[in-house]
Amino acid sequence: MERYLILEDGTVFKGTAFGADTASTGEVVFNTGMTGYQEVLSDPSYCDQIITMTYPLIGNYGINRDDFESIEPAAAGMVVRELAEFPSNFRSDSTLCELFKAKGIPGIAGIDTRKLTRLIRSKGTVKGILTATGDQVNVEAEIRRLQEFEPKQDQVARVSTQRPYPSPGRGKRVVLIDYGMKHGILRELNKRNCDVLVVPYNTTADEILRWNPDGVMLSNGPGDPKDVPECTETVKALIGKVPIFGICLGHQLFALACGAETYKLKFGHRGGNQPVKDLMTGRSDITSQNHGYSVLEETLIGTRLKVTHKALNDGSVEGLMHLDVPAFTVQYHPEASPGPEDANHLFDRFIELMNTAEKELAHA
Ligand SMILES: NC(=O)CC[C@H](N)C(=O)O
Repeated sequence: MERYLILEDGTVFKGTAFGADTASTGEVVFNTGMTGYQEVLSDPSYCDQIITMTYPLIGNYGINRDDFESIEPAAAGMVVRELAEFPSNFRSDSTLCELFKAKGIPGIAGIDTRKLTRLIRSKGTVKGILTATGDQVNVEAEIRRLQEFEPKQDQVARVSTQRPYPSPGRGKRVVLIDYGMKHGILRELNKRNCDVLVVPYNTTADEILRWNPDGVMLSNGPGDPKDVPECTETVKALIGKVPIFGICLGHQLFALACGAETYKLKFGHRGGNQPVKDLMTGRSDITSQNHGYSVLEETLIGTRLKVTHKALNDGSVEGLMHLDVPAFTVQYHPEASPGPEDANHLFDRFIELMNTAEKELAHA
């Protein structure tokens, strides 16, 4: 069955439909990972986005029970060059097409994803629509609709947990604020025996501190960090009271809370092959990334933040630390899933930070 991908600039791609037979509208972004489509499509930070995979064969190892990064994928669709209909892997228990059907997500195959990616790289992230099959498509009308389409701003509220829940351990007590958390973050904390309490994005600082945490973890999440000013206020109220570690949206909210600014990147960083330099050690990590916004470096002047990491591709800010209180954040994903685990050690650094803060408190 035919399906179209129509972009706001008037470009029309014709392909073959897979997944749910429904139309969908969203920002079209590209991911350069060679594997990891299951983790990518279930990463809540892709909420309302149509993801183009630049690797040409997608779905070849199927979908398995272990690699989900959330229970309900929030992506608006996927664009692939070639869809594997008969996956081959011992862990596979369904096809990508079956999963998309079950979750109501549309997909399109047979697209020149190199052309689409070049277009996004030169024009910047574009809005697009995936049509339902069998519909009479009025391209002009769809383009007009797209030009007026404004992405929703309630994405964090939609993907965050509604209620707090524990993931018990006998180690450090960590309150993990869920802005659209990838399971990988929880997995890394559990691996280190943390006693984790996952809380909704709008939990107040008072409520969080009442749990007596040894540390607070700020998760990744979808959308523009400026869409959730209440979250920035909460982070502001936590800084200096408890050790903090933030990832991606958590990093951006931390920067805003400290008085810096964020901006939208031309086409974002999405993939498992993004080099980042640690300015403190000189070491470079190949990192997993998924973000469309970034911290504006010049706005750090006058804050108590120091840049600790930079992207080697475009020089953008990839990590921050607070000069006075125990808090550090990164724009990339040390939990990987998918992608390289080079930066996993940052979770150990968080445990260290909590240990040091505890010792200092004991001597105070
Ligand atoms: N993965 C994330 O947390 C992404 C943060 C933010 N939504 C961005 O696109 O920049």
